[in-house]
Amino acid sequence: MSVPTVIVHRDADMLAKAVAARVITRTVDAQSAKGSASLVLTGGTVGTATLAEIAASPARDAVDWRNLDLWWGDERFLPDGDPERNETGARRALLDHVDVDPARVHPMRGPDSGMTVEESAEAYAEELRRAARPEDHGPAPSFDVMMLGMGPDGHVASLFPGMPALYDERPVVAVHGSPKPPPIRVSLTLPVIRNSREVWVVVAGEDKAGAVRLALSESGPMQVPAAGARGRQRTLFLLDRAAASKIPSSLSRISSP
Ligand SMILES: O=C1O[C@H](COP(=O)(O)O)[C@@H](O)[C@H](O)[C@H]1O
Repeated sequence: MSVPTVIVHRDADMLAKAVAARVITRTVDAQSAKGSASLVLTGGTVGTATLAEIAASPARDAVDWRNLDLWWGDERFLPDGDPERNETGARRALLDHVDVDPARVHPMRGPDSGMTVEESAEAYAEELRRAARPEDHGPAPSFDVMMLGMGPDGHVASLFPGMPALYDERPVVAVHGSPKPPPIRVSLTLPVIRNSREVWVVVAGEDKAGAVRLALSESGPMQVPAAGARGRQRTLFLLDRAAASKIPSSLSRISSP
């Protein structure tokens, strides 16, 4: 597992622009190396702002959108089109504006599918299993980039502090009683997150500065789930200055003064 690199941008707006540029570059690099790329999207404020910045960037046309697999790290268990769904935010911000292949966009199913949340988690696990190749060494693809937002409590995806899901070996779990509404969710688990080639934890805001410090410390994932979010080849903590305000300056690289 990789040791995190911390990169700090001036503010949330600059952070979203910089992460958007990174996503475009990383996707183009992966596509030129192997023909396609796989990205895991996150919901949340900066995650969705990043997708809007990708849509607004002239460089987005460098991406071969038809040869891109898009997955989600977590989803709120709500019907299709609900504004609280991470998928809805991603479609409005980006996916409705680029030529993605609908067969390669992989949303997690909600209650309108007729599934329970447990069945939705199992169906997603099955979809991941079908997409995994032998070289992924696991029940899910080894994604090129897994983007994760983080809450002030240190949660990533829908893995909240103290939840048994943090020890779950299955690739996808149903979450009941999320402390952040809505209470019912579907989430990838830490083994799948950690099998990604790159994990990018993208965080803005002073209210998250304490959790960022703990996520970069020796804390265990049970206390601070983001402390367990590490990629196989690379882990980036992409922060704005406010989110970085409680980490030692020796840890961070300032990218946009
Ligand atoms: O509920 C969620 O929260 C996190 C962080 O969201 P933010 O609005 O505080 O940035 C997000 O990463 C996750 O995907 C989402 O379901």
